[in-house]
Amino acid sequence: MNAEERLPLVANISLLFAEVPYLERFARAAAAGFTAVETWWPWSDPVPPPGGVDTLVAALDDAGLRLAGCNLYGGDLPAGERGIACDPARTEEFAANLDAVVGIARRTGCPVFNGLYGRRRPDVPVAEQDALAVAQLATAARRLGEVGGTVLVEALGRGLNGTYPVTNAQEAVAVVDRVRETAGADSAGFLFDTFHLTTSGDDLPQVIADHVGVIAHVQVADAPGRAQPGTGVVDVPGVVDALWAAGYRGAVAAEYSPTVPTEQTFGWLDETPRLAALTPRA
Ligand SMILES: O=C(O)C(=O)CO
Repeated sequence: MNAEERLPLVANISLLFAEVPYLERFARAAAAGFTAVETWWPWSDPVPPPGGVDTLVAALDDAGLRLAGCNLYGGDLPAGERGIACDPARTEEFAANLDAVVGIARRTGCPVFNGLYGRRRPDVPVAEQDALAVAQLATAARRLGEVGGTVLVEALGRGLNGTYPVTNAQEAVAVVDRVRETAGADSAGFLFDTFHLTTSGDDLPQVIADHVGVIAHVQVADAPGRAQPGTGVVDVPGVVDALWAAGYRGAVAAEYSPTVPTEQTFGWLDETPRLAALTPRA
């Protein structure tokens, strides 16, 4: 298969290469043969510490990697938070984070930014939370669109993420539609994640058939367990073929928690010729 017939492969360095400290994962990914990485928001605050973005850019440059995706600040992830877009108490954090994210987009050319919706607050009407999330994601879509970026909406597996309200493809695409309409721009898209969608009971080939036009990024992991493809029930090679056949031409990120050292988890790529091959450095 020619290089032009393959989809670009990306390593998610928040989950892959987690055997080593964060800044060492860039070199590991390059040594394994990746040419691009994506990351969850790398810092604990919405605004990077002084020099933080320089350090990120240097880590990418030193390893010869592109930044292919980045999450917006998601709140306190270890404590279970999953985004702040719908939370009226966090609008200043969202705005400050968005300024930083636009700066990262400018410096790195990163094309997609995952704007996690946020879990429900019990004390604020649902309609108010939804209106706020759509308005803030629309602002993100407009501002990122100006620098060549796209904001992503991700469904997270039902039952695994507390009161996170966007749990399947239909719900995520409905948010994308509202965000696009509000922004007056198409720089918002659906993040198709095989682990999360399977966990929520979605039929992946049907989701592709129904929604390929709004899929702006893909992440693969098996389910259950979120480990490397081949450890669960997801037919990752089949999904990648179906995406290609339906016309998807974006990136596919390996976003899983390896059950063995990361370098030993890439056997599934041999069964997935539609993805760019790894070319380890000598
Ligand atoms: O929190 C998660 O599980 C994610 O996939 C964030 O992008």
